[in-house]
Amino acid sequence: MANKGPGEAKKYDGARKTLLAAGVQEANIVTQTVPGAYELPFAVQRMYSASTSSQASGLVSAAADLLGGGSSTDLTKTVATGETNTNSGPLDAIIAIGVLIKGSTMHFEYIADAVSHGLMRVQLDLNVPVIFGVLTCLDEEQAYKRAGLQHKDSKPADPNASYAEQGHNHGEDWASAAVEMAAKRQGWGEGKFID
Ligand SMILES: Nc1c(NC[C@H](O)[C@H](O)[C@H](O)CO)[nH]c(=O)[nH]c1=O
Ligand SMILES: CC(=O)[C@@H](O)COP(=O)(O)O
Repeated sequence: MANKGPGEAKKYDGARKTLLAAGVQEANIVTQTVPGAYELPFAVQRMYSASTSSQASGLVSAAADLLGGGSSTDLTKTVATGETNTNSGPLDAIIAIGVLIKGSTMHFEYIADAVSHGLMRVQLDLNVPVIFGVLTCLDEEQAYKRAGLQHKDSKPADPNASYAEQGHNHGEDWASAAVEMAAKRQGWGEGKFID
């Protein structure tokens, strides 16, 4: 799930590529966009609910299971084709991607606070990992760097700079976190501790 700030497409692509590299089936990745970061907690909550209600109504048969074996859950679900997306079971993890850029009022602070608390609440209430892919940047340049992009006004990264200073696509980190948390959550649900 993503909103549409600077570098969002790049971070989404990075997350998607990492999910695929980790073995997640393309057909099991579902994407929804929202108007702004403020809408993310509600959208995460309703998407998870949709993923469970479709299963309850038995509309669609099972898709490939990310976690294998007898898992009853998939990491993500059918790719949207522009129409209603049906699916086979509860989402295993949701990555909420967004970017907040500080302006000149308190808008940024209120939204950052609401969204971070909202996403935390949703994951604890629903018992599904929600990955915090919301950047809170002081300017667009910071957002570009964290998408692994160079902003038009910034100098090329110094190859000797630290990993953090050089910038990289944080979408990849979020996808890895989603896969790890999905697997761990399944293990914990079965009374197992996985490393
Ligand atoms: N200023 C930013 C916003 N603002 C829009 C809100 O998120 C929201 O969509 C609107 O208030 C309607 O409820 N959104 C971002 O994602 N990033 C910003 O920097
Ligand atoms: C309204 C906005 O999109 C947001 O950037 C807030 O900017 P500002 O604090 O300058 O009103």
